[in-house]
Amino acid sequence: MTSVLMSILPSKRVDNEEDDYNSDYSFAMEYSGPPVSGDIPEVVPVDFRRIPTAAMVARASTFNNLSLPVIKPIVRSGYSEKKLSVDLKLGSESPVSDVHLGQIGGSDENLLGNSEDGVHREEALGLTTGESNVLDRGSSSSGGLGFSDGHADSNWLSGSSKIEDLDEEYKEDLGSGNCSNASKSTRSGELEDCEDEAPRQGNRIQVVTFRDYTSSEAASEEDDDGVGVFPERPVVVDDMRKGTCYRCHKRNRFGEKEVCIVCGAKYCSKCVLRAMGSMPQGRKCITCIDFRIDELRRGTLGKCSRMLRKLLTDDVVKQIMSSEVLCEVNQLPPHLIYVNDRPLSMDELVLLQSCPNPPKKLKPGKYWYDKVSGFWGKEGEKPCQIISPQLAVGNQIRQDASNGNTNVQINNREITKPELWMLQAAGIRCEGNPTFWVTADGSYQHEGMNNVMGKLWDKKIVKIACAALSLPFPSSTANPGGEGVDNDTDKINSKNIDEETTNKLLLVGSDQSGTSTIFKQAKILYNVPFSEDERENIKVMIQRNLYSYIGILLEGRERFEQDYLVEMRRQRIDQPSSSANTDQVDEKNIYSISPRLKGFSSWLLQIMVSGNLEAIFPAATREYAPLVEELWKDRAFQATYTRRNELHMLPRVANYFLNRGVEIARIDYEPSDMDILYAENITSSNGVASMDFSFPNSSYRDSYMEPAIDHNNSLIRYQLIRVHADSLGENCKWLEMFEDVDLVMYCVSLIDYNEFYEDINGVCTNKMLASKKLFTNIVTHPTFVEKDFLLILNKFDLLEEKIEHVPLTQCDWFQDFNPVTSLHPYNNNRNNTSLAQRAFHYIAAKYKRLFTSITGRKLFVIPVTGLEADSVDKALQYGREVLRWAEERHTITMTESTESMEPSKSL
Ligand SMILES: Nc1nc2c(ncn2[C@@H]2O[C@H](COP(=O)(O)OP(=O)(O)OP(=O)(O)O)[C@@H](O)[C@H]2O)c(=O)[nH]1
Ligand SMILES: [Mg+2]
Repeated sequence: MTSVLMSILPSKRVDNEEDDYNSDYSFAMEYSGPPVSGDIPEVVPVDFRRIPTAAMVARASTFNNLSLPVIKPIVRSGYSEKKLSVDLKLGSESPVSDVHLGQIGGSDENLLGNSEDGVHREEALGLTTGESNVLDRGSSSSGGLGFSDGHADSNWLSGSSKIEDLDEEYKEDLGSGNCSNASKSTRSGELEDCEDEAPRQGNRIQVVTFRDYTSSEAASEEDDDGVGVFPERPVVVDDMRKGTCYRCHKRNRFGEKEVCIVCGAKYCSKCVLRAMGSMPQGRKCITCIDFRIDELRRGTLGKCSRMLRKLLTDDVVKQIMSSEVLCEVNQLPPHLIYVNDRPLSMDELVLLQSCPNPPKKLKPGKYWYDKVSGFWGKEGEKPCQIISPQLAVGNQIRQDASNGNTNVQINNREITKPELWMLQAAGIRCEGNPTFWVTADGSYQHEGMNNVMGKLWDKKIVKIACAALSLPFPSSTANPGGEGVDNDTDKINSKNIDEETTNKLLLVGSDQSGTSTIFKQAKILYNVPFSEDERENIKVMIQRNLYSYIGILLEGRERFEQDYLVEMRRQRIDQPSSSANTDQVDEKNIYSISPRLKGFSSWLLQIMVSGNLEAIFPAATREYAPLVEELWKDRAFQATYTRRNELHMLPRVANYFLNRGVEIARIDYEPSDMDILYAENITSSNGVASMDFSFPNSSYRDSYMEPAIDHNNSLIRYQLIRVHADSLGENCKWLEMFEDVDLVMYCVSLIDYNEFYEDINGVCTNKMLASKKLFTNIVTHPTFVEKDFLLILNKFDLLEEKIEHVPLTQCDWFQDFNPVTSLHPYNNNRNNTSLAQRAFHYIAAKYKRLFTSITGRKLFVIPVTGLEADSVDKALQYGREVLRWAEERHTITMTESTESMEPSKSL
């Protein structure tokens, strides 16, 4: 109306803002009609200066390092924050009333006419105008007004076919703008809900209470920079039953719910739009608008639920999500982030978030920051990240910042145990309370010595140790300034970044149980490539192993030759008539080799005895490859090879490599995946290896898998850490390093039951009993008391062979194994269960009983053949299931104790 009149009336030049305000026009015209019967309504003139206006405030947004100007409203004089608070409070009792307020947009009369509660007409006018910029600060109302403003209408409600999904009564309201009940306000100032809400007022259990937000508080919450601080979230007193909508109170446990990112109230699809309005700040109840979000829900910002997608058009959803992420009130409040004991200013927060390596998933809380090395962690905890160094944020770091108790310091901070272990893994001596100086590129030196001792990040072992210990590791050391570290693409490091979403599996077992075979098999299975370096090392190791197998054969050859000669001499003595003399016997000796090969043989055996085989590689390959070939063609060597089963020193796997000895000995040999799998001794020297992987979606082959519920499967990351028992130290003391693993997979070799090893004192111990002892030590270790265990009974293929010849009862622990035998060796009872399977079940039961007697919990068990890919795949998938069950147990417990904190399934 105003604009129409303005366009008709002669224009008046506006020179400045002041003039603008004064550029009044009279809309009154002389009445010349018939006399009126009733009172003429009085028109109260609108004072434009009292309507809130927007101004540009040059303030860098803290989100995503963007420097976006934020529209910040200037609260007009006389407009009371207290009043806003009261409005919110009222709204909290019946959020839907705000929606109805919104629906009357344009119907000023209703509002103005009922403003007995003291709402200024101007305010009411302002509210119904629905100008989002104007109402930004006071948007407790604008949320509700979303339905009425032209923008919202045209964009999504009127234009959306999805409106069909809303309940009938709601559509009616929207269509007619019916607000008779909504616009009713009582003397006490309480806005009553629409008639359909009447019954729920009585039984409404949900109470949302708000802090009394006064103007003085508002003023005091202005920080140094003059940046307004948004109020804390309302407290939800939640005694609602699970699955109940907070608005209609209807219960549907499995129905999707949308959750308010501020108070956590959950709404069903029929109520969500009423409860949340046009969502100018994202998914918040109307009454929660302008309140800070619940920090626990920060991770869900901008992640739209399926419910909203169904209800709204894509464009609207996009707009809501973008507001949710970008609006000022939803940004991290700098004063809630403490760095080295000091709350950040806005400038510091911007600096922190815009540096090349900012802290990931920053939440309000207390952090420590080592400016020299870039180490960053939560107060009282080990470092969780390496961020850009030398940022001017926070105070100086405190010595006890990470609550370390190791007497070892890095850059004036006493480091934690995992960090000490990492230094020790790197071979750095830490005796005598040393204080180190570590720079961002990993250079370390004793404080005050000016003598760089090495670079931490250059050591491969440090990378593995960091992965195993959940310590941060920079992905690139190229930049001497330390920039560019901590890259998401680094597989090991991604674990540290996303620790909350990666499941850690610890694979441990006694000597020769098969842990490294299973680890390698997993790498091949889940396409975790061996790096160039690794392949080169593996090649050298395979060739070295080959020479050691050849050495064992050559040693055997010497023995066979001597036996042969002794036999020949004995025959000659027994048969003196024989014409053959000793020399002739020697010549016919099938185990004799040429002097050249003999020289090679003596040299190799000598090297092996002295333990220097490692030192001659890879040079030996170039030198001796032709000799290996020659040896292979040699008759005596072949004769020895055919008797290789008599050589107990020769491992079973040697066959695999010896069969291709000539090829493997060549310089240009490239190990295949199979070669790597079969190769011995190729895991890292300190016995710890780690890999990140995820299960491919197609990896469902077993009845216990439920593909339908695991569509996000490939997104879930796993970390498999293999540790050699020897690396666990005395009484498994290093197990502490693995305190955050989710599942312990303990590996036992099923054929250990009749095998023994001799310790340094010459005492023989049954390997199965030794494995049982190690298992007990691990299960009873304080770090692992609550952990789930999966027992991997490995080498099932070998058990099938051995059990036919060697009874299980050879092991003292298995004395009562007494299977019912049948005539057929592989069909040992009515259930068609083989002897090996029965033995497996028996051993599994033994371990289960042991585990339950210690922990009172259930042990999961699976038979495995480490050399078979399917079998290992199955075992790891079973591990995943165990984790899932554990998670479900945990969720049920959590739900029972505190339902309010549980995020909606729709998120
Ligand atoms: N036939 C067969 N051999 C296996 C199986 N699992 C492992 N092996 C072999 O058993 C030997 C020991 O396996 P590893 O994987 O090296 O055992 P480990 O647990 O790493 O033991 P350490 O080498 O002492 O660290 C290797 O020669 C493997 O090839 C299996 O399921 N079947
Ligand atoms: Mg091994």
